[in-house]
Amino acid sequence: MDLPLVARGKVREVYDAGDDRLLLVASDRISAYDHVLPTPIPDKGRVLTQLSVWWFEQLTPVLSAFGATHHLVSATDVPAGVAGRAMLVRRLDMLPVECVARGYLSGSGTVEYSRTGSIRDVTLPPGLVEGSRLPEPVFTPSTKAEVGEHDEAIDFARVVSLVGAARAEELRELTLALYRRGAEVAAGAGILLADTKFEFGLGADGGLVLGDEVLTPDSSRFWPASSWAPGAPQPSFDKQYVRDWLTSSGWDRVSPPPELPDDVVAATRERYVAAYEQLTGTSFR
Ligand SMILES: Nc1ncnc(-c2cnn(Cc3cccc(F)c3)c2)c1Cl
Repeated sequence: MDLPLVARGKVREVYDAGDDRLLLVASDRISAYDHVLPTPIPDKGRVLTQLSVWWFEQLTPVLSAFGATHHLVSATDVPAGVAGRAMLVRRLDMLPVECVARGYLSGSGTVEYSRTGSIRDVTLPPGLVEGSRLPEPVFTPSTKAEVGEHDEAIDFARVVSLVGAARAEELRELTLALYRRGAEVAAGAGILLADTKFEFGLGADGGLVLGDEVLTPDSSRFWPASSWAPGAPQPSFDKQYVRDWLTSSGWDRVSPPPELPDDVVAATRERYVAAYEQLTGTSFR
């Protein structure tokens, strides 16, 4: 890629495409247990990019209802070397808030809930366990962590201090509306959207714009609805083969992770393709 690098994540990069445009490139890298694995998953970058593109289309009515837009300019007008796994997007003034919506209790949410009965300022009913469905989806924002750190949950008052009261309210309502639409579509495909993270920015006209990737298995927890059983960690739709193999391999989760065997790579690729095909109702090619 001969464009200037703007940012590098675990599995993605952002390049400066000029003319107030950025190129978001998704790699075939996969992360598990907070480590980037040495073995790529063929087509993961393409599947997740095409899934984001599809979701931007699906979410446009929800965005319009809020007078908001999304940042996607093109997923075809991209360099040949990253064809199918890059999005040309409008450069935004990104808001410093990770807009997380949760429909189910999981991960860091469960840890905090177990200690306090809530997630920051969001009080939840008693008796919930890992994997419980929440009575209503909740907005549980966080701040963007430094590279290598976890995002830190923040309360709504902190969001207000960061973006102002009106914008904070708009972020909460829009995040929940987008989550509901995503969860509804996913449920129809036999996938539980446990939670997801949106990032928003401001466009040149000051309007709210949905950025980054949307509703992918990297920005969300996708659980197979058929295996849902609250009370223990739920199997990941896409990463469970990798997690189980890593656990069975005896890896200590601290030293550099081992290469994945071919069958785990192939099965994991198939999970990404299945997620795409079940959600969109179209064949991945
Ligand atoms: N439309 C936009 N305008 C301005 N900035 C961004 C932006 C910058 N960074 N990120 C997160 C990220 C996305 C991929 C790879 C990474 F390393 C980091 C998003 C976007 Cl999407």
